[in-house]
Amino acid sequence: MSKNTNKIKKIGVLTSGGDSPGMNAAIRSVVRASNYYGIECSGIRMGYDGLINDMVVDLGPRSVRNLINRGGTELKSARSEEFRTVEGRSKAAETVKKHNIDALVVIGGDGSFTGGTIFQKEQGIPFIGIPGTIDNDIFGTDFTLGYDTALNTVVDAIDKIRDTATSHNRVFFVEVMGRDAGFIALNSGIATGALDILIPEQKDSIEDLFSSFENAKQKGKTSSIVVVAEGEKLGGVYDLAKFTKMKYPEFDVKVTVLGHIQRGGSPTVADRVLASRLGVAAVEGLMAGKSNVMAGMQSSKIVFTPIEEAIKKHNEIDKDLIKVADILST
Ligand SMILES: Nc1ncnc2c1ncn2[C@@H]1O[C@H](COP(=O)(O)OP(=O)(O)O)[C@@H](O)[C@H]1O
Ligand SMILES: O=P(O)(O)OC[C@H]1O[C@](O)(COP(=O)(O)O)[C@@H](O)[C@@H]1O
Ligand SMILES: [Mg+2]
Repeated sequence: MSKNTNKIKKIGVLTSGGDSPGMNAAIRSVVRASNYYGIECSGIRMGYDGLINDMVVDLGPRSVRNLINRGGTELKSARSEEFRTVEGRSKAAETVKKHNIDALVVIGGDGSFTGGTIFQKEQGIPFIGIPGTIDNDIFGTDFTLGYDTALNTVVDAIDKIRDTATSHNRVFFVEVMGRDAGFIALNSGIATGALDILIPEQKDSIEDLFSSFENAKQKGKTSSIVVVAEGEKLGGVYDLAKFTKMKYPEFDVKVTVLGHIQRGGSPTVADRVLASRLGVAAVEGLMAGKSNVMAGMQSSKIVFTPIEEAIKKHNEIDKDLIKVADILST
């Protein structure tokens, strides 16, 4: 049994920034692990806005029943402009003191961690982050909460698009989420047999895209799917579709933007297990006196990464995956 060397009596948990499937499972894990170790737990609703406006609820082990399988976040999430100000954060600190909260678990992305670390430095309130975002763009963990679920949602949708693409000999541009990161695009593209995959991390040119189409024509392909990450630098899906149609008037070109369906749904096994492990790790980390770190999973082991590193560094796109995608699209 882990020791509560840091004498934590009460933990506050909140979800912040873009929601992702698995956040509920992480809340449940933090609450149940706290209870297991004899620590009280409070939920803060609406992210940092809830901390500023005293939206605090007591959470016991039974109050998180029926949560592990649900998408979204029961505590709700927010993007709080007020928390970006010193005044906002000092109001938030008053709430923390009023409820005798000793430490915070922040489930969110890089922005939420930036807020958490500033708060910790200004107000001395320990916190541990749990990476929750579908984009998988946080350093210090192989996977973020929601990424696996989002990938499965995307693959399910593109499989369906393939049916009509094949039936009508169409070219589909499918936009997936990833404001700055191509993890969803690259992996879903491989999993769905895309002709080409465009991601922000790679410098793509329209000529490269056209040469993919030329190759496809030569090889006798009759339909194609091109997966495009939202943050792709070459241009948005509508422009890409327009340029393609100008170059190949004979193509029946269609665009699908998958949008927010990628953010919802019941979390996959991988996300539920990840959330469960990271929730326990965050509670045990706080008990052991850790703060200003993110609990992540690397090679199936729990790893605590300094929050500054988690925010500033980036997981590199695996070049091998790009090669696999290139080889298999021939
Ligand atoms: N520099 C900052 N100072 C204080 N709070 C911040 C800062 N950056 C982000 N935050 C807080 O974290 C919230 C979530 O950040 P955001 O970037 O929207 O999402 P995510 O955590 O998913 O990356 C912001 O709305 C804000 O309240
Ligand atoms: O409509 P919203 O909430 O801005 O969400 C869109 C964003 O969600 C994301 O999938 C994840 O964003 P977060 O960093 O906030 O988790 C981005 O790729 C996308 O731009
Ligand atoms: Mg972010």
